Amino acid sequence: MIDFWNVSKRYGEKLAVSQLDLHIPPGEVFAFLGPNGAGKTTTIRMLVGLLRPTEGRVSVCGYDATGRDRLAAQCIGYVPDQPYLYDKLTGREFLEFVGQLRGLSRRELAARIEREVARFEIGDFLDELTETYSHGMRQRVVFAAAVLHDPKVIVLDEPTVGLDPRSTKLVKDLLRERAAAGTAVFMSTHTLSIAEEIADRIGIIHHGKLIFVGTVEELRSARASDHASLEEIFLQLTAEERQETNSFSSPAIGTSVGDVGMTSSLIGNRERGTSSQKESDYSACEVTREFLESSSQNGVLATETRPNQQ
Ligand SMILES: Nc1ncnc2c1ncn2[C@@H]1O[C@H](COP(=O)(O)OP(=O)(O)OP(=O)(O)O)[C@@H](O)[C@H]1O
Repeated sequence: MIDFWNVSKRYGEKLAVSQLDLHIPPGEVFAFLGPNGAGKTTTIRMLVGLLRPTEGRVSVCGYDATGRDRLAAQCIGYVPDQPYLYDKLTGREFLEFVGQLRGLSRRELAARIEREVARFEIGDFLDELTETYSHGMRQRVVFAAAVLHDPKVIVLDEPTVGLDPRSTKLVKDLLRERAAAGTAVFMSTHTLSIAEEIADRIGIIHHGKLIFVGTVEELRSARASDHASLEEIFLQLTAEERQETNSFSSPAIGTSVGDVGMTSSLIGNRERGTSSQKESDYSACEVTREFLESSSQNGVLATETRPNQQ
């Protein structure tokens, strides 16, 4: 359902993701773990078609994700790391807008919105302008928008940051429920307890290299650490990799680690911009809008439906 075929991504001389070969079947919850700067967001942005790999191929639901194929984007529900909503719309207007882009009929859309209102308990504030929402309220509406069209793949970048325990539980339940119905879930997280609780498999990326993929039990037995927590093993593993990388002798990481730091040659490597800004400096607004544009029925937001932005 989600396939990375030998995917690498460079930003100038910086190798952010190296030869990633990873396959997620339908119905699996996959948690993508790694320290800061490991390559998680870069991987996710390639998966949702916002970044093009330097090498390799990414496919989603059998469609090419790297060529901004509209059918690939249509089969994805994406929750970026920053929950962006159009400030001058109410939450309901935002959901209606997204539902229209997804091609839902008026009747379907009304029913789906009610379904998500009940699931995410957003009815109390849905008719207020989103500029008045707290982070958690925004996040819940963004979740509702992402699953409105019953996507076959759900991609989430740090989904539970800023959510209260009840909302976190709603999200965990949603992901397990969707997976049981055959949806593939790809989620990056630093919250290892959540990964341990809901993921069928985990992947650990470090310095752009996938250093482990499998179940938490497989990780424990590979490390002969039957009673260690995922957190303990994760910290050990990434600390070992750091030492080995520093001494230039890591067999797990190999010789292709391009961790040479950022240089001014990165200037001009931003794919969809003209400035020397980092790609990751895209505002959440741009990321969300770009994704919605690429997945809309017409490939672009129709002028008449584009909300007024501030
Ligand atoms: N536009 C860019 N230009 C240059 N380097 C970049 C750019 N975007 C990311 N990087 C670098 O690529 C590497 C991977 O970054 P990425 O954002 O994918 O990591 P991450 O695992 O999501 O980190 P975090 O957990 O901190 O969000 C980092 O070394 C980062 O500095």
